[in-house]
Amino acid sequence: MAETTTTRRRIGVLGAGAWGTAVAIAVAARHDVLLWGRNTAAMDEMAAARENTHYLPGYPFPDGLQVCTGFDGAVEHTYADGEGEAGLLIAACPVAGLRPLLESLKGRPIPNLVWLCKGFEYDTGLLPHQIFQEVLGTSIACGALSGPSFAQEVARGLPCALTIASTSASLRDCVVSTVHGGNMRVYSSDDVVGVEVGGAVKNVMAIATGVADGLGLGLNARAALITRGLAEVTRLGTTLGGNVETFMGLTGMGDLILTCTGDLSRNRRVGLGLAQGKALDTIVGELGHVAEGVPCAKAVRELAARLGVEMPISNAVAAVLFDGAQPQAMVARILARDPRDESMSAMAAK
Ligand SMILES: NC(=O)c1ccc[n+]([C@@H]2O[C@H](COP(=O)([O-])OP(=O)(O)OC[C@H]3O[C@@H](n4cnc5c(N)ncnc54)[C@H](O)[C@@H]3O)[C@@H](O)[C@H]2O)c1
Ligand SMILES: O=P(O)(O)OC[C@H](O)CO
Repeated sequence: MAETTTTRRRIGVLGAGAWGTAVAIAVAARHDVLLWGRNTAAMDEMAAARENTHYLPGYPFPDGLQVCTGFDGAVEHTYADGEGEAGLLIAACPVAGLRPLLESLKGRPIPNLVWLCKGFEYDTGLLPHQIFQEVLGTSIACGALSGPSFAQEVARGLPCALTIASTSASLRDCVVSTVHGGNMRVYSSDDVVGVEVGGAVKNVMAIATGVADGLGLGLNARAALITRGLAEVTRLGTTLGGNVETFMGLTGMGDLILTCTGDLSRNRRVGLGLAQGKALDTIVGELGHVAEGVPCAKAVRELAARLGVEMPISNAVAAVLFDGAQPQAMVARILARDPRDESMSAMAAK
């Protein structure tokens, strides 16, 4: 197990949206952090205001956080020098930005890297670790940092527990020894597939729960949706090679509960908007942030069809988002399904 006394490290956060900024604020209490974003004018503004007024207003930057407009500088900041060990690169963009971001890292030394995004790639249906392998291969120590975590609460320093998933023990130790501490707990897992599938599909379930709550279907319906949503996450995740236990943990049930019930969730708010009859474009425009459940619903529908995994709630969300189906009709369709066995073996089976 990793030593959890903090070694001061140099951290480069690549991506300055809500989550990248919150993580940068959280770790800057104990480390030297450079926060890089691709919009130079916005970064200059952030440097002057010492706050991300666009994506995370109201959370002033601590002294350990410096804003950076040079991509090279943020990456090289994490390189080991004569005095210290290698630092940590944090890819903090949405899934759609991960491939281009990693392409920019090609040919450079990368000491340790984690990504924070949750979803399947829209066009390919790939998980983030598969995108990483396609672009940068398998020899770099890397992993997914995931779990129930709203940016605003992390930026406020409220307690939070995350999981670092990696097949590299040294990367897991690096992330635990860097991020764990204070009000942040970091657990370890070597089940990268399980952790990533949990983080991806919960976003689709949060849209479904937002729809149900927006239609006024009640708390019983909400609990049923979350529980049967967990069954869907588990079925897809185990089919893809994840461990069934992972879906009972922070990145499975934990993140599902948070995102389905917390009004800070962008995905839940998409569902609430759909229930009000708003067009998807309008909802996404009003949100001003990424809602990963939207592209993910399409990727999940295609993946589940290809693999023969039964995912009625995900399919209903995709039908509302992309086929013009009415939310009420989808609820009726789910309720009309034949009864099922609820045993664990049935949950983890296709
Ligand atoms: N916000 C949260 O509470 C939270 C918590 C945990 C995980 N996440 C996940 O983190 C990811 C990012 O979410 P967010 O909340 O920061 O989104 P956001 O909408 O607040 O910001 C997205 C940021 O990514 C940047 N970006 C997009 N493509 C990029 C690219 N190719 N290179 C560099 N930057 C790029 C945008 O410019 C923007 O600054 C998502 O996958 C989300 O599911 C978010
Ligand atoms: O706001 P959401 O719906 O993208 O959820 C944010 C985090 O993933 C919650 O863990």
